[in-house]
Amino acid sequence: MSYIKVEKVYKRFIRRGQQTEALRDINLELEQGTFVSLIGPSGCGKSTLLRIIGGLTDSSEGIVSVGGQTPQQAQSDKQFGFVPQAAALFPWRTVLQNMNLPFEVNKKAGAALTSEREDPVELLKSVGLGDFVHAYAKELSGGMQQRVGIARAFGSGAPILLMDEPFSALDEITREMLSYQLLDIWETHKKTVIFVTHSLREAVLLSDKVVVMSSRPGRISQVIDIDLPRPRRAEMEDTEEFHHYISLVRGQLRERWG
Ligand SMILES: Nc1ncnc2c1ncn2[C@@H]1O[C@H](COP(=O)(O)OP(=O)(O)OP(=O)(O)O)[C@@H](O)[C@H]1O
Repeated sequence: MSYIKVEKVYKRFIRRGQQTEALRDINLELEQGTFVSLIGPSGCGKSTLLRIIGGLTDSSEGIVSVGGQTPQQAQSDKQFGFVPQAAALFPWRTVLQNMNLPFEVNKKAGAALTSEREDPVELLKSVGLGDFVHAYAKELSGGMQQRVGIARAFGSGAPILLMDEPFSALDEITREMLSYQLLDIWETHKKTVIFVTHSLREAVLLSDKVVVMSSRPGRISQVIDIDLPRPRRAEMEDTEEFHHYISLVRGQLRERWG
């Protein structure tokens, strides 16, 4: 059985008497430990689908199951780590203190601490921040802050990470570097990741599966398996195979633009 299963999901928003159909008949099955990207034109419902899977928004119709639980159950069971567009760090806390924050909050709330807790310093080293463990978050660049957010999510003990355009606010060079650091940390931890992006390159480079969505109402137009070998390295971006997948995803997106 699939780890995450989305069946016949529809989402309609009603605002000021106006209905928006954001998602129509979404069906998706994801295996545990895979990296999956959602790509599609602006407004096609990528974030909405991510939020439904993560139990932050209810669907209007349909069923979502996460390891046999509803998304809300899975959320209260701490199955999800979220990585938003900008890392939510406290600027006056050090990097290490920010890494520890979710555990402090859970402890205060009396929640059971996960036994899977990983060494935050090692995680920071794996994203190239070994020298910044005791720096204040406000002293870091945007890209460095995002790296803390990613390391924190990987260290959270949550088996599923939901990433909503985590690189969108960063410059091209930083994005490129970060995508390799994300690959490295993912290849070590093999968590299930659902990654929303507008970047064909990131989708193909990072993913086992690329879910291509069409514009509103958002539907899944194709799910493309990316059969590129792992671990993936920078040289792979120059290969014919890599370009083949980029063209495949691009072609699918263009077809849907009409
Ligand atoms: N809370 C809400 N209330 C009303 N409409 C909403 C709400 N959230 C999203 N929508 C609408 O649902 C549609 C899908 O939005 P969503 O943010 O999921 O798209 P997206 O593909 O993630 O877009 P982008 O790539 O621009 O971030 C859009 O038309 C959006 O305006």
